[in-house]
Amino acid sequence: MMMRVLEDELFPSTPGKVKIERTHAANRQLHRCFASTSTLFLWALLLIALTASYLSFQSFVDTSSRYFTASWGGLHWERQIRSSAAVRREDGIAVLVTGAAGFVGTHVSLALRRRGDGVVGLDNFNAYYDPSLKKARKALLASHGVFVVEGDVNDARLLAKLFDTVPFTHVMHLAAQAGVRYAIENPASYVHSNVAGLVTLLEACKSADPQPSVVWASSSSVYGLNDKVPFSELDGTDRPASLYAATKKAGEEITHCYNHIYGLSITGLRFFTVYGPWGRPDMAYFSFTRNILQGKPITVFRGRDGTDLARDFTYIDDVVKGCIAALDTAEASTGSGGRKRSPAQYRIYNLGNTSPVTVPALVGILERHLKVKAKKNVVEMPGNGDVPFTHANISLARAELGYKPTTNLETGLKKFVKWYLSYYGYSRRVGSKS
Ligand SMILES: O=C(O)[C@H]1O[C@H](OP(=O)(O)OP(=O)(O)OC[C@H]2O[C@@H](n3ccc(=O)[nH]c3=O)[C@H](O)[C@@H]2O)[C@H](O)[C@@H](O)[C@@H]1O
Repeated sequence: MMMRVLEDELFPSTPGKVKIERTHAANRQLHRCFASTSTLFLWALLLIALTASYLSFQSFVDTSSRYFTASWGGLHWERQIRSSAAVRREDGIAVLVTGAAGFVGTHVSLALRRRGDGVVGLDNFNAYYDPSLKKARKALLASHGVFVVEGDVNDARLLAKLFDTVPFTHVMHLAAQAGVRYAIENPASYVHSNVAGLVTLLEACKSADPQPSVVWASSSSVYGLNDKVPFSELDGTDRPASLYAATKKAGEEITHCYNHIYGLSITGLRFFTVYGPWGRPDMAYFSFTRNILQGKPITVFRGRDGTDLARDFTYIDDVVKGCIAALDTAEASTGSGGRKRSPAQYRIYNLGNTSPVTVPALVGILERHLKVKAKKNVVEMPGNGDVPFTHANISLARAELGYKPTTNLETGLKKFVKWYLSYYGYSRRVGSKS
């Protein structure tokens, strides 16, 4: 019905006029139709042009915002890297320290810098524990002229850029997902940092020209369920008790493979429960201190048979000396262009204190230094990766690195407590915040 009305309007039914009028009408219609098609075409063109310019503007905004917000890259950044890597003593070394805003990384970076070596830090500042502590360590390093790049060891482009910018002689690889028990909660983070991140770093090292010598942090936890003490580097390490330990053990095998194929000089250091000022809040001595001061209870684990757990607690300054001795005695890597010219050095050392202390004894020392009694909940060790004891045989490190720990737990914890009280703003009268 509607169509009919429309047709009548367009084609009047008056006889005689019909043909001419129909022709005129058809022409007008054609013209109108043509006009509307070209208008449409123009509109479409305009739309396409607008979309294209919008898209290119967006990509310009994206690129430039990436340029302005990227945490690395640019001339100023490169200048900072080069200045931080500058060696200020004869025969000094230029070291890339991964995990530089971490506990051991900060101390090693400072020690290297103090003696005039070049140091560039790399750290992803993840939130495994309070990132503000990592930022404070970064600020401390900056005040000593050490620049810490914010980035991840899984970022191959960043690593390539760093090696392009500075011919590092050494890499001190300390970036890792630490902590034994957290692997139950977040297993993927261990694979990401300790396996994938390690491989990405080694790929960058093997491709670098010159290849750096690599010193890296393994762990006492690789001894796992071994019960022959003290733990020696010659003992088997194929019974890890946690995924953390398994990823560190995997790291020892992975580094061996890069040593064998590409000629990378490798030194693995098995750290034994390292503690001290600027330490890690997830570790027992640190969290116990926090809880004791806040009047909160602490949980003390005990072995299944009622025995106390024990650790070969090792003071940070001793470990730093071991790390630096490992760097100083590391031979050069022997590869280039993806091939080795000759066999390269491969070493593994225990860096422990070689005098284990039980966890209740650790609590006793803290109580004395803090002058506060702890509220203790003693519970059976949960089956989540812990081992009952650790004890290092350090004769190999002593013979080859001149490693000789000198700080016992009593003295080391005193220094830790002093730092803790001052860092967290406690007044001299322990227990009250200033
Ligand atoms: O030496 C090592 O290889 C490892 O040392 C520490 O691991 P761990 O020795 O377990 O250190 P803590 O987490 O500080 O625990 C020390 C002791 O306190 C005990 N503990 C821990 C936490 C707690 O709430 N209660 C408690 O009794 C643990 O069972 C353990 O016997 C580090 O956390 C690891 O990153 C490192 O690799």
